[in-house]
Amino acid sequence: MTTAPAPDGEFARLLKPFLPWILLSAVTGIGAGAATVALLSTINQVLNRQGGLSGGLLLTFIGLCAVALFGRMVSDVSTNFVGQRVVAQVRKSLAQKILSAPIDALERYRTHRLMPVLSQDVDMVSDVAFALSATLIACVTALGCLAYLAYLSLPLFGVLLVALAIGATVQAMAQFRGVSGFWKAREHEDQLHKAYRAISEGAKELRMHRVRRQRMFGGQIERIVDNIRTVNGRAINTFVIAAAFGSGLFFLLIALILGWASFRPTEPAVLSGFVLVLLFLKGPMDQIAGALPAVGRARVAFRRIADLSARFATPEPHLHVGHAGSELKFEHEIALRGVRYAFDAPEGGEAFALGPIDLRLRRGEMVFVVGDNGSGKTTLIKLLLGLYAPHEGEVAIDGTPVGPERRDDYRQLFTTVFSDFYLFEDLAAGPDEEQGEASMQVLPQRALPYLERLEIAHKVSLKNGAFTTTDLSTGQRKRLALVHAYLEGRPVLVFDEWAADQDPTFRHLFYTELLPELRAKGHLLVVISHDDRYFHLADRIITMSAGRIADDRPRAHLESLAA
Ligand SMILES: Nc1ncnc2c1ncn2[C@@H]1O[C@H](COP(=O)(O)OP(=O)(O)OP(=O)(O)O)[C@@H](O)[C@H]1O
Repeated sequence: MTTAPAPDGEFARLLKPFLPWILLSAVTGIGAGAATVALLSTINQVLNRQGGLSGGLLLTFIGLCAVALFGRMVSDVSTNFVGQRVVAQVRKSLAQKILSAPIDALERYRTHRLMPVLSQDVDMVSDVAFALSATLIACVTALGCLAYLAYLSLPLFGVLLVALAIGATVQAMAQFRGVSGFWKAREHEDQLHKAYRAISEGAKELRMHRVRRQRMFGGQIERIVDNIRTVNGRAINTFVIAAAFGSGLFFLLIALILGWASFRPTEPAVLSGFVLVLLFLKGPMDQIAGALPAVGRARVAFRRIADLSARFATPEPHLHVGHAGSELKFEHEIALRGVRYAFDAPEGGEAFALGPIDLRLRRGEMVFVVGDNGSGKTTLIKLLLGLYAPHEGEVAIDGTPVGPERRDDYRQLFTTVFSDFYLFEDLAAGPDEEQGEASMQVLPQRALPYLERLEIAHKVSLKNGAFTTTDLSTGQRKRLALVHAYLEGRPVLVFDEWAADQDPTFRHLFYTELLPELRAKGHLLVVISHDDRYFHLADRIITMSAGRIADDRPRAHLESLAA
């Protein structure tokens, strides 16, 4: 079983700003519970007196009813107020943490683990938050009932206490077993999400491969789902059995008390009070017992949230989600000096280490990065982009090292199209961002020439600052990503195998016209490529091998080789 940090501290920190509301909820909840107990006592009085419910008792009854109902309503509303805000805060804080987490930390925490925490676990906490006030009122009512019973008869209350101690021990054991079951089930749910991703993203491959499809369903999904069913079923049954035991104990208790009355003379008011209150008490007790599985699940969910929070507790320094402006300019050169970076070793394998890398890239240069698969091209690019912080050495711009405080500003100099790029539908406005609305209106005209040039103007246009569709072929989607790059107009453009999905004509256009045009405008172009037919067009070719620069050749050298 994976251990996670205790969520209590995190929970207390979240609740602190809502202390007045929590107090209001508690006070009104306690008021409602106390009024309910007082109502019971009034009913017991009425049962044991002549004249029934009349006069002062009637007024008391009405007053207590009003306090019980109003108290409950205020308590529910306050809990809901706090619950919804705490859940909203958890959602915002998680999103903010993910937005500012170091990229390598995010890469280590797999998506199939991230999504269930963000959706399922947060929803679970949200559900329980609303049930809290009802449970609180049930607890107060139960305590009030006990106090009233103690007041009625101490010896009978002693018998009740023994029964309660037995019931509480059984509940505590059930809680322990149940929660560890829920924890185990939750771990299986991560695997289920992974399998769900495989069947949605690998749908085509699975359709084409019967054995894999059967293995995916029978060997994975069925097995995981059955595991979850068994583990969850057992955990819930534990609670159900404990609750049934509790109910049985109640009836046994009533029988004991009635039996007690036949051996020892007991006042009718005491006897009727005990039976009445015990029968009533079963309701709140059942409510508390019924809430325990949900509380158990919420505790597991909250632990997962706290675990995710703790993993991303160290944000990238100086990364402000709300901060937009950047003063950093790129005039001449970006340099990597003695840069080293190493991944954690995969299970049973060797860690990949990059470096030491010494590299200088100049404005107006078109640099191709080539090399075998797994030689470290993408890792090098991520270091160049400031997505990974070097473990050793430094990245410098125009002679000034890029420290953590400037890394995010530095990244704003680049536009990238990764091989596994994500295509946003909306456009982040370009250099004329300050013009706001006005720039949004000219955006379609600005984009049109690029869309036409990239031969997708008949498919897609710009409306309200977003592309009208992204349902395009892979090659067309990459062209759309290039339109983003054009419109952003940043000084450095990085393409990771951009042309790999393009048809030969367009690939030719990319290497022979689009890239040279961008270079002519003064951009620095860094192009990861396996297209050796076009290598001669580069100003420089950097060849990566086993995490090192094996070769760094300028164009003159390449031309002399070709000659
Ligand atoms: N997140 C990661 N965690 C651990 N190892 C990684 C991670 N990303 C990449 N690696 C390892 O680093 C090595 C270099 O990967 P990289 O993606 O830089 O290669 P590449 O030259 O771009 O390959 P390709 O041409 O196939 O795209 C690989 O051996 C890979 O296993």
